[in-house]
Amino acid sequence: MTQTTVAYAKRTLTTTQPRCLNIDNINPHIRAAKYAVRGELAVKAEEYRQRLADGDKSLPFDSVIFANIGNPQQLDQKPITFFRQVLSLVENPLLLENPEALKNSFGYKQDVIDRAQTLLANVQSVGAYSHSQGAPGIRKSVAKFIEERDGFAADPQDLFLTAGASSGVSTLLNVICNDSNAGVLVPIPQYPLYTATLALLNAQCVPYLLEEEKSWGTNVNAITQSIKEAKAAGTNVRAVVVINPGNPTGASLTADDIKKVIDVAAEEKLVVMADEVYQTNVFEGEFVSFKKRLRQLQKEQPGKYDAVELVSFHSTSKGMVGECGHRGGFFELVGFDPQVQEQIYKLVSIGLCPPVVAQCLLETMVNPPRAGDPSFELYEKEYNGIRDGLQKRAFALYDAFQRMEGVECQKPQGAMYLFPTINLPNKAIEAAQAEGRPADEFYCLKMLDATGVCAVPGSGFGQKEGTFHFRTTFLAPGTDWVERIVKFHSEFMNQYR
Ligand SMILES: Cc1ncc(COP(=O)(O)O)c(C=O)c1O
Repeated sequence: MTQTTVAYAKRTLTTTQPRCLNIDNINPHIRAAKYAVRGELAVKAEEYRQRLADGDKSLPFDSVIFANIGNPQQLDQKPITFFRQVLSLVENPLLLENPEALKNSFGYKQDVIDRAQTLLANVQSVGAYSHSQGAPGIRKSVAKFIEERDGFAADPQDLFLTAGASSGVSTLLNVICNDSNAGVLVPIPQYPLYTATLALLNAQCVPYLLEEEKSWGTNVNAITQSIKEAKAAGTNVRAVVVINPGNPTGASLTADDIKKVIDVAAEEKLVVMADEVYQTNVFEGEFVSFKKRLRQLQKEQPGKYDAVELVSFHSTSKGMVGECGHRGGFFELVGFDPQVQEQIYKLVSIGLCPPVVAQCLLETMVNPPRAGDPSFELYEKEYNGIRDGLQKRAFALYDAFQRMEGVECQKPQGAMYLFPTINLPNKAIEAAQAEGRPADEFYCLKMLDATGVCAVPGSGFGQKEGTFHFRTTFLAPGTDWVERIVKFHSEFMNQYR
């Protein structure tokens, strides 16, 4: 069954009269697209959640844990106070007429009030459309953030604010994929936004395998080999996607790894799409942006890297912000032909503008309270609390995986996920085959049915032939759900041994 029919399985037509649209005559590329993180398992998990809410006592668990998607505030994460206080004022500027009440009754600090006033001066009203690239004053703040992060200037004209990183990725893939032979290199395993969007565009996904045995590292030889094979098959390889830190793997690229990818891009004339939405979710080493590395290389070897085209994506959804429901983000273009950039502008202008409240949120993310500001102390406490909590949970989950028979997991490095290998017994693989499912999907369904924990099978992200994985976030609070997985796993192994 496809994901769509599962999601709507309970609904049937009320009349048999033929419709203009039926499942066989809609855009076939929509039917072809797959997006496992919101697929069959997530739909079933939501049904279980509803049954529990309705008082159903027949299930073997008393809560559903949505470990299928990096959605921090659906679980435990509280929004950061400074962000929400500012947003409350831009949404309802009438409150600004009584600053004393805001301060004395609600604990708002003067910097919150000042920020809301500055943002309103920039956007006029959050109910008004903004510039299609995003409000110019907010883009200036983003440019300053990039400059502070990288040590190299950014131009607000090269910044496009977006409704989450997803819409930016879709914009760029729409521009890059000029016909059905156009190919984009995508890491495997990958966040399925890329394969799904390429399917929608009827373009070619050119997979390159990450190296699990080397902590899910990016091997440039795998990229060049994939380019060779794709070219031989007639594909016009136009771009390379790098997710850094990785989803689902959590792996971070070193400055040297990044250089190797940029070298290939320069040699092969590929656009680099750097998905950097997890740039602050890093446990080991430090995040190096593609933009920074590219500028360093351009400085070190004048001329060689001048024509590299780079687009980097960032978001308000991840990190310690976790405001994915607000749909904020941006992308930065580097080295693009101005005429192409004009067309990108036209494309985004067809959608008018990114959500204006999300633009304000983005501004607070890139320009948070600094030491000495009235809101700084609380902001820092909340930010660090979220960061430390995520790290603690990541390692607690990793420790649990170490205890599970036949499960191998790389040490947590970043992002919001663990992606262990599961060495499944042959009997389990045969039972899955009998149901017409990949074995890891079979395993995840059994896990959901037994524990209420919703994970995503590795087949939803792509994986090396013959290997099985699953991905869970480590966002859920407490350890009870982790113990549920451990117990389920042991029973599953005993059943199929
Ligand atoms: C690697 C990666 N890129 C992009 C996105 C999309 O994020 P956004 O909410 O900003 O659209 C996600 C979401 O999980 C992601 O994991």
